[in-house]
Amino acid sequence: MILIDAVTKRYPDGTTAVDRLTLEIPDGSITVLVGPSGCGKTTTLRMINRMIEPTEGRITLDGADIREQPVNSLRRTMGYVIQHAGLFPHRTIVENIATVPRLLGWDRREARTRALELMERVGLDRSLAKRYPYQLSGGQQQRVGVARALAADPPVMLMDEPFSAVDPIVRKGLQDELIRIQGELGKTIVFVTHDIDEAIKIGDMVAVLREGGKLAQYAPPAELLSAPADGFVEDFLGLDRGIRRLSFFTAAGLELNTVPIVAVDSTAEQLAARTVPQTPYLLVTDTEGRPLGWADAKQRAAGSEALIPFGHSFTAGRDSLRAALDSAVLSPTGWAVAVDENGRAVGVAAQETIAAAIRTAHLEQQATGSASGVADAAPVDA
Ligand SMILES: Nc1ncnc2c1ncn2[C@@H]1O[C@H](COP(=O)(O)OP(=O)(O)OP(=O)(O)O)[C@@H](O)[C@H]1O
Repeated sequence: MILIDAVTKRYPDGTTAVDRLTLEIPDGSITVLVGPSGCGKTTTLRMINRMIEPTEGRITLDGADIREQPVNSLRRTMGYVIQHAGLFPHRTIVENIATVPRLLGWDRREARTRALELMERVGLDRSLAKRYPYQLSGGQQQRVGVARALAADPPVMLMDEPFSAVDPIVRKGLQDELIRIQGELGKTIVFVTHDIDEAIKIGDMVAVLREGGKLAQYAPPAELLSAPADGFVEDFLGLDRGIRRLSFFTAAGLELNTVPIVAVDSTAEQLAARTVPQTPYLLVTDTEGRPLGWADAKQRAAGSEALIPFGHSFTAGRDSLRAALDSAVLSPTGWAVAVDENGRAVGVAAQETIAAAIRTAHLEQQATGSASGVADAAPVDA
C-alpha cells in the first residue's frame, strides 16, 4: 500500500500545490486523482516517485518511508507514463520499450524478447517493432509508453494524463486496455486525469481534489455518484450522475418479453398469433434471430414489409441498466432490444420494466446499508 500521510507541498514562490493530503492507495487496483487544472494532481503523483519532495508529511510504500531508499531503486519499482508518451525519438519502438531492462543489465536478446511480448500485451502488432515513434499514431505511441513503463515489471505504475492527447474513440480503447492489463497483471496504478468520466470508468478508488490541493472526496466511483460529499464534487460530477450511476447496476435480472419477436419469414398465422393488444409492434429478426427492425403489428399482418430502425440493442447478462435504459429511450417503440453474445434477439424490455428494475436496484442497494451499496462495484459496461 502507498500511504500519502498529511502531505503538503509549497513551492518556493509560496504556492500551496498540495495541502495536508492523506490518501491510502490500495495495492493491486487503480486509484485516480481527478480535479480541475492546478489542483495539485501532478505534484501529488510526482511526490510518489520523488521527482518532487513534500514540504511536510511523508509518503510510505508498504510501511517504509520512501525517503529511506535511494531514488533510483525507488523509481525502478514505479513505471511512469506521461501525456504524449515521452518516447525517445531516435530509438525504435522495441528499443524504447527495452530501455529500462537494458539499464538494469538485461542482455539485448532478453530485453528484446520482453519488449516484443509487451507489445502484444498492450495491443501493438509486432510488425511495428522497428518503426520510430514518429511513424506511429498518437494512440499507438501511448501504448508504447505503457509497454515501456511495464517493461521491468514494476509493482506500481504512475500515469499522468496518459490518454488526454488522443481522440475519444482511441481513448476509450486505451482505457479498456488499461483495465484489462490491470486485471491480468494486478499492478498498483495511480492515474491522474482531469476527466471525471475517465476517473469513474477506470478507477477502483477516486480522489477528487479541489483548488489549493485539498481533498474534496475519496471514494469508489459508485459512491461518488450516489453520495457526493459537497456541492463542489456534485458540480464536478455533472448533471446526469443519476443516469451514469446506472452503469453500476447490471441488467442481468431484467424481465424480458419474447412475445413480440418474430422471424422475417413468419407465416401469416404465426404473425396473427403474436398480434395481441399488448404488442402493437413486432421485432422482426433475420432467420438467424438477429434483430432487423420494428414493424407495426397490424400493418405486418396485412402484408407490409416496412421496418422501423430499432436503434441499438443491449447485451442481456453483460450490460448495465444504463445500457438497457439508453436502448429503450432511443427506441422508437420505447422497448429496448436485448441480444445474446452472438447478437441474437432474446427479448425486449419496456421503459416501465426498466424503471421498475432501477427502483428495485436502488432498494436492494439501500438494504445493504452502506452509503453507496455498490461501493465495490465496477461499472458493468463502459
Ligand atoms: N514549480 C512550481 N513552482 C510554483 N508553482 C508551481 C510549480 N509547479 C506547479 N505549481 C503550481 O502548483 C499548483 C498545482 O500544480 P499541478 O501541476 O500539480 O496541478 P494539476 O492538478 O496537475 O494541474 P493540470 O491538470 O493543469 O496539469 C498550480 O497552481 C501550479 O501553478
